[in-house]
Amino acid sequence: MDDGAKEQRDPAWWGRRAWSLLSAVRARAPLVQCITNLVSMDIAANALLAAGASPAMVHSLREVPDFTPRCDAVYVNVGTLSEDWLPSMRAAASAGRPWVLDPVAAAASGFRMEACVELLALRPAVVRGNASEILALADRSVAAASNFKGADSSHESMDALEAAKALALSSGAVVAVSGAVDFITNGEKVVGASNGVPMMQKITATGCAVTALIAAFVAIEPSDALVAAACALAIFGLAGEIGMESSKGPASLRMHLIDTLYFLDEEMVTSRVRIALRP
Ligand SMILES: Nc1ncnc2c1ncn2[C@@H]1O[C@H](COP(=O)(O)OP(=O)(O)OP(=O)(O)O)[C@@H](O)[C@H]1O
Ligand SMILES: Cc1ncsc1CCO
Ligand SMILES: [Mg+2]
Repeated sequence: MDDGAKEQRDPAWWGRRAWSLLSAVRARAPLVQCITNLVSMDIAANALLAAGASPAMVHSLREVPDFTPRCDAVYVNVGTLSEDWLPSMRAAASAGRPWVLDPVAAAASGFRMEACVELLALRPAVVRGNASEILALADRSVAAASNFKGADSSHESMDALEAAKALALSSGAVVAVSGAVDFITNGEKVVGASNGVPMMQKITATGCAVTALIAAFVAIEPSDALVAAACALAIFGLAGEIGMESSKGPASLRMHLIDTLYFLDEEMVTSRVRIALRP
C-alpha cells in the first residue's frame, strides 16, 4: 500500500479530510469549466455554486485557448455528445488543467464509445460513471444487452469494481463507480463511500452533478485525486441524505439536496461522512 493507507484506515480521518476539502472549495471558489450535457447544465452549475465553486458552461472551441488555461479544473461529460462538441472536449482536456470525465451511456453507440476511449487517452484525473458505464468502458463494448438502460445503470456498483480497477490501471485515472456504495480506485487502493439515498437515482443528472463536484475537489487537491473524488462523492451523498429528511419525492429532493450542500457544516460532515478504505 502507498503512503496514506495507515491514516485512511481511520474513518474519522476521512470526515476531517472531507470537511477540509469542502472548506477549501468554499474559501477558494475554484473555477470549473463544464462541457456537459444539456440535461445536466442546470443541476451541475447549481451544485457547484451551492458547494462554493464557480461553474462556467463554456463550450465553444474558439474560447478554449483563452478560457481553459485560466480554469482550476475542467469537466467533460458526453451525455448529449455531438460531432460539434467533441473538438471542444478534446481541446479543453488537452489544455493542461486537471480534468474529469463522465462517460454517460458510453455503450450507447460506437461514436460515443470511440469518443470516450479517445478522451481517456488524454489522461483525466478522474473518470466517474455508473456501474454499466464503467463496465462498458473497461472492455470498450457497445451495448447489445437487452437490459441496456441508456444513461441509467442496469448493474450494481459492486459488479463493476474489478472493471474499475482494470480501467484505472490501463488509463492512469482514478475511477469512481457510483451506486448505493460509491467505489473509488486507482487500481490498487479501493475506497468505499456509502452516503446517499436511492431517491437520488430518480433525479436526472445527479451523477453528472456529482462528477462536476469531483472536478471542484480535484481543483483543490490535484495531487490526490482519489481522496478528492471520495470526499466529493461522500459530501454529495450526505447532502442527499440530509435533504431527503425534508423531501417528498425527486423534485423536492433536488431542491433540498442543493440547499443542504450550501448549509453543510463541520459537525454534519465530520460525524456523518461514511468513507472507508477497503481491505
Ligand atoms: N442506491 C443508492 N443509494 C444511495 N445513493 C445512491 C444510490 N444510487 C445512486 N446513488 C447516488 O446518486 C448519485 C448519482 O449516482 P448514479 O449512479 O445514479 O449516477 P448516474 O447513473 O450517472 O446518474 P445520471 O446519469 O442521471 O447523472 C451518486 O451520488 C450516488 O452515490
Ligand atoms: C437523460 C440523459 N440523456 C442524456 S444525458 C442525460 C442525463 C443523465 O445522464
Ligand atoms: Mg451518469
